[in-house]
Amino acid sequence: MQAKLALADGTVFTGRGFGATGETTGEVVFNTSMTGYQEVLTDPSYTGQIVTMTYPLIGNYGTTPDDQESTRVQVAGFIVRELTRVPSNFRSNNSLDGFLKASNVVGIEGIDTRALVRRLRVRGSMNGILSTADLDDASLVKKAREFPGMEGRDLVSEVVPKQAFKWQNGFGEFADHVIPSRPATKRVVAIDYGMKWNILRCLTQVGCEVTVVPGTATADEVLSHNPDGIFLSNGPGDPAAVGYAIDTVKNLIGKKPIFGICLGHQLLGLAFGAKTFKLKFGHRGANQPVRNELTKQIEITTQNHGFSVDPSTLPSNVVPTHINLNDNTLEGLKHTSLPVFSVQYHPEAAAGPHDSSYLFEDFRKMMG
Ligand SMILES: NC(=O)CC[C@H](N)C(=O)O
Repeated sequence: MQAKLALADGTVFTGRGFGATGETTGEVVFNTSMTGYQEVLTDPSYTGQIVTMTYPLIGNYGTTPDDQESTRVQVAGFIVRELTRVPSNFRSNNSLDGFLKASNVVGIEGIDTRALVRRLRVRGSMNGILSTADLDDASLVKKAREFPGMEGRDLVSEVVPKQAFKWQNGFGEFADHVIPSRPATKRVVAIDYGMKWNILRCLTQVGCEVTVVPGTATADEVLSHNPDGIFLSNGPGDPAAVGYAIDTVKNLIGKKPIFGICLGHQLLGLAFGAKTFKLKFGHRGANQPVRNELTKQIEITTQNHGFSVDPSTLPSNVVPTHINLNDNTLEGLKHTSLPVFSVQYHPEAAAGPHDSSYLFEDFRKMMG
């Protein structure tokens, strides 16, 4: 079935539809991971985004319930150069095509993803529409231009869990070598703004008993669980638009040890009085080089973000700890006297390298 992808700049790509039929709008972004498409698809931070993979052949190993990063597919749409027809893996119980169909998410294959990504790199992330229903170029471009975009949008409220719950699972025997499992000795409240489950597995793995609370929780609600430490999760949209979450973080600083990842890092920066801005085309992939400013070591990291904390706006008692070596943007910060730190990238990987898994150990040590 024919499908079209139209960008707000007027470019139209024609390919074949896969997954569900229909029409979807979103910010078109690219991910440079060679593997990990299921983790990308189910990462709630991609809410409102149509994701294209730069790796040309996607779907090789199918999909499996074990690789979910949340309950469902979260991307608005999916773009690949070539969809694997015959997936093969002992863990797989569905094809990528079947997985997207079951999730009612539209995909397109057979377009020149290299040309698309070059356009996004030169002009910046762009709004777009993916459709198997409307194939009229002018009408599609008009609809792409009407999409409101990411800036100023609170998408967290669309993906937070309805209520608090306990998380019980570590890696299991399949990945126990990455972080050896320890008995739970610390109590952590993880504030869920659209959390990737591998973060919860990592926290459990290093010996934390984790209670997950919705990202709309107040500081009093968080503290009522009497945690040893507080974790701030990743999540979708513009961090500056989530005022209620920034207020909560402000009221938690100084009360308990805090560790933030991605949106959690941005909210922490905003709570400290710093500013965030939108990157030209963001960082999404499993091969982003980061320098740890404390050890001077280089970590290859997994990333997925479109916004960034401006380090020049940090107060003097908050210092940069990690820098992205592709564009020198801020990748981590810590308070000089309080037990508070965060990273912009994803130490839980899923998928990606495990260079940064030490941060979960650091958090556990910080709790005493
Ligand atoms: N993965 C995340 O937490 C993303 C944070 C934020 N939504 C951004 O795009 O920058």
